[in-house]
Amino acid sequence: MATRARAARLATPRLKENDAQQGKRQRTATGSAARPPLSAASPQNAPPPPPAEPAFEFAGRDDVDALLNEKMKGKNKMDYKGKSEQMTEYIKKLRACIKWLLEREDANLAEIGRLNGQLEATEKNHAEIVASLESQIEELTAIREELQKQYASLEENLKKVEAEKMDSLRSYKDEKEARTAVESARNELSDELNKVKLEQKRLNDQIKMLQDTNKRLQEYNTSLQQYNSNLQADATKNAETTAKLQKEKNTMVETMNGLKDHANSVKLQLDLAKSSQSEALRQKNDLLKEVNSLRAELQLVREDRDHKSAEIQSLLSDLGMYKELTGKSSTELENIMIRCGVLEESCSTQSERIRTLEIQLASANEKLKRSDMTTMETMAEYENQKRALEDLHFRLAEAEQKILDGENMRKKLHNTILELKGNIRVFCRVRPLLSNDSGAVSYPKSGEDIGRGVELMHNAQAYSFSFDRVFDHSASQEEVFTEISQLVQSALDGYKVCIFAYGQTGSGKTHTMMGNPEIHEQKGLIPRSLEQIFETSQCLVSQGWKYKMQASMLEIYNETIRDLLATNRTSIHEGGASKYNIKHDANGNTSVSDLTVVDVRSINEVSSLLKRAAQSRSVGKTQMNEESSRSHCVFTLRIFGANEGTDQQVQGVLNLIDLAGSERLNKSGATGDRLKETQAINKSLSCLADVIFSIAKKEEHIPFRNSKLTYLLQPCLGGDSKTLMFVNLSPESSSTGESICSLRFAARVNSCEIGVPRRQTQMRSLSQG
Ligand SMILES: Nc1ncnc2c1ncn2[C@@H]1O[C@H](COP(=O)(O)OP(=O)(O)OP(=O)(O)O)[C@@H](O)[C@H]1O
Repeated sequence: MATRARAARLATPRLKENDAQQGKRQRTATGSAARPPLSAASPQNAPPPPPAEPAFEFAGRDDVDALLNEKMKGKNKMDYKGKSEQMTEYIKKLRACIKWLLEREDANLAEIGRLNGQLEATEKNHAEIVASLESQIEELTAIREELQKQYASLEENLKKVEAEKMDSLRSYKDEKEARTAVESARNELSDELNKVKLEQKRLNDQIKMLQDTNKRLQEYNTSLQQYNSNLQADATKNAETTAKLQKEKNTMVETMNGLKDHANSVKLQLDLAKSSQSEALRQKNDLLKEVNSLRAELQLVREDRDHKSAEIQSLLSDLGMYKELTGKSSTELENIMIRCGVLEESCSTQSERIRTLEIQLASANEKLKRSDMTTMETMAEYENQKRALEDLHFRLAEAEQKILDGENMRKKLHNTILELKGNIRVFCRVRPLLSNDSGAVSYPKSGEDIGRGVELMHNAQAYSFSFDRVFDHSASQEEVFTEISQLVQSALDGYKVCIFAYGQTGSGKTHTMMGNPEIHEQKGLIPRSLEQIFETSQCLVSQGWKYKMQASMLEIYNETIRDLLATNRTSIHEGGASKYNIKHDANGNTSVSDLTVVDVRSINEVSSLLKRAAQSRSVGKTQMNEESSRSHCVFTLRIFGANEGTDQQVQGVLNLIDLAGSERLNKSGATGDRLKETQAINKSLSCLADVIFSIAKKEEHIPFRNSKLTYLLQPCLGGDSKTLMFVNLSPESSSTGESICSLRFAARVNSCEIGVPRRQTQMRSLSQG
């Protein structure tokens, strides 16, 4: 009904307009000039009427009102004729008016019919528009509801994402803390690892040292066995001890091998743990990177979502506006629908992306967990290794103790043997051929003299000699040192030790005693002995021993002593009568007045001393050797040891002597000063021989004072020292005469019994008292 009334309201102004237009049309069609005025009927102005009825035109209601108000006027009251004509005219007008009114009514009716049709059509159209708008409104309401739902779900998602974000932040914080903890644990682990490495290095060094000791033990054991074969009388007792030692040594070797294997396996495990730890850390870093990138992506998605939310908001406000302006075109609605579709699509993409991100985050967390577990495993493994290492330490300490016991046993045995034997030991060393000479020296290939025998061919005659040990031309400096290392060790134990090299010029005495201290392989006995003494004294610190060492070095040239360590050059060569007097005290300790004695604390200090001394040595040329030593060179190291734990004190001496070359005068071709030198050398060497043979014969008077060399070495040769002589040989056939002389002298020395070596040791309280 309301719609209809509105349609009627809308239709009324249009009808009036039509009416007005109709009237206008009629007026335009007739024209005011063409239309006769109502007064045209007046007979005075009008031409005589045509026979036909005059046409009256009505323009509208005014004309009709004018007609109805028209009054009959006659010339007078009685002018009926005029009145009747006027009346007739009036009736005609009335008829025309009625006709016009009828026509007008028909037209109005037709117009009303048309208008009613139009109204109905308009109403129908209006109803259709209203229905479509209603359906559109319903649709929009549904869309709005749907959008509201989506908005609610988006809001929910947003809350979820926010909550997840908070969770992620929390987990990131936790993770950061865990990472810091893991990093600090890792740092601790690496510190521990470094410590373990250092410890392992130390242990390896110890193992190496133990191996060296063991090797020396082994080699020494071989030599002991050789000795044992010579000592038939004590064979049973020594064999038992040696067997025991051998057994202990085998146990030690086994323990050491086990320890070595264990150390290797621990090292391997450590390497593995280290690599797995670094792998875990690398994985963790990757994961952290991944998590960071996921977070960045999440942030982007969130921003995108926020942007979309803002868009939805603006769309909703658009929708509100749209609702107000329902008359707006449906294309806008379509656009909105399209945008809604796009929005939905983007929402679903975002949801998908969020899901993917969630999956990635979950997998990242899983990986992180795994990496944490790996770290835990590494820690557990590290703990195991630490325990294994501690166990190893314990076993090593046990092994060290065993070795120490074995070492003590060996010392005892060694000294027992030497005491039983009581003679000077002699080693022979043959240097390599230096010319194209075929050589005159050979060695027994079988029998008990292998390694101990040497044979020379001279004037088609074979000369055989055997010594405690024979080194052929191929023997290295290290091999030679290994054989004498135990003797050097005795100096630390408080013995007087004397090692000297005897032989003709150029036979390799200096090479054997000094060698080239700068090149490891060519180092001779002096630098190697000092290295060993310093190393061993360091090791003995753990057993409470503290050592003080003093070195001196002199040469005896033409029966004159020269101080090789003097810093003042003139004092080296000016040996006045009062200078360099040799004195022996009641304890058999020797001192040389004014001789430079240097406290040495490290091998480096000794090396520089050796260099200084080498530069000071008298070197002269002979026909036999380009750089022939024309003097006896005596290096002396005094060792003072004190054990705070046991209050024991020891005092050992190590004398290392490079004798001047022994050569017969006719062979050396010496004249003048060189002849004097050679004579002095030969004299002192024959004095040495005299002393040794006198001791061997147990003569009452031993001619120590016949030469500076023998007087200097009196405490060492007198019986309570351990003495070793190297007889050096030149293998050339041209040297066989000299070689046989040297070998004969050495053989005589070897057969001499000079006494029993005594250890110089005392308790602190005694010495203090
Ligand atoms: N075992 C060896 N291996 C290699 N070369 C050696 C060996 N022994 C000696 N020589 C070399 O032989 C030469 C002579 O040696 P060295 O100077 O040691 O003899 P020496 O007996 O000390 O002589 P001198 O009595 O005249 O001083 C040197 O060049 C040395 O390098």
